[in-house]
Amino acid sequence: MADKQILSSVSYKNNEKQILIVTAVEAEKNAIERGLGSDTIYDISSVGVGPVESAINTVKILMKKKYSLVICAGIGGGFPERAEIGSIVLASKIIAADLGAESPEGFIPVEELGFGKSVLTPDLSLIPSFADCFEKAGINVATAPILTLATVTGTLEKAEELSNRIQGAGAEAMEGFGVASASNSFDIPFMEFRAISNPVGPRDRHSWKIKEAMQTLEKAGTALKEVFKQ
Ligand SMILES: O=C(O)c1cccc(C(=O)CC[C@H]2O[C@@H](n3cnc4c(=O)[nH]cnc43)[C@H](O)[C@@H]2O)c1
Repeated sequence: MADKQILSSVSYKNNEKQILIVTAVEAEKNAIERGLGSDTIYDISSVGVGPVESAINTVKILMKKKYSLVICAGIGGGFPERAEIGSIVLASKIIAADLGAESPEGFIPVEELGFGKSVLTPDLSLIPSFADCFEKAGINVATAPILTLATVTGTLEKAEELSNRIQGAGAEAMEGFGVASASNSFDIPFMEFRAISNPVGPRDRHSWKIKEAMQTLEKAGTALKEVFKQ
């Protein structure tokens, strides 16, 4: 189907809201809701921090209502030279970057261990429309792999290891793979976008610009109203 048909098919049916947005925390949910306003085709819920909590709570929501699209959204860390503070990264891949085994030769992803997969592919047909609407809202957008980690990167060595191992990695966060796995288990298309709040690298609380990232999430909320009108 053409993008427009896909877009229209995921927008809503019989005026029932068919698109679920999930964030980790209430502050992210509130920021997006401020942009969305009241007249919206989206349901939005906070599902907790980290891959496990977010997966469990997304499953609980999807058990109650069949959505046509799940969007994982929130703040995230940007890889230097790929995603600056205040921009948005749209996921081209959602990668559980710490799902595997350490070894003297380097990290071994779970696929190579023969125990499953660590890469999920979002609904790529939606990316052009989301990117276009975000850019029209004045947000710089990059489309790149978004990493899911259970631990926030806090050293230059770790940041470089991730960036060297996963070519083109744009951002890291803690919920995307959990939410995508939950959606996938219900055969529901999914995607992830992150408003960049901090550089991925040495832990430096002062480098976190959470307020700016929340402002980007609010702008994104406003832009989301336009995505399915095209
Ligand atoms: O280490 C700290 O002092 C600290 C201060 C504020 C927030 C944190 C978090 O761990 C927030 C995790 C939360 O935000 C997302 N997020 C944002 N940036 C990153 C990142 O660079 N790497 C991983 N997750 C990030 C994440 O999705 C969580 O929901 C720590």
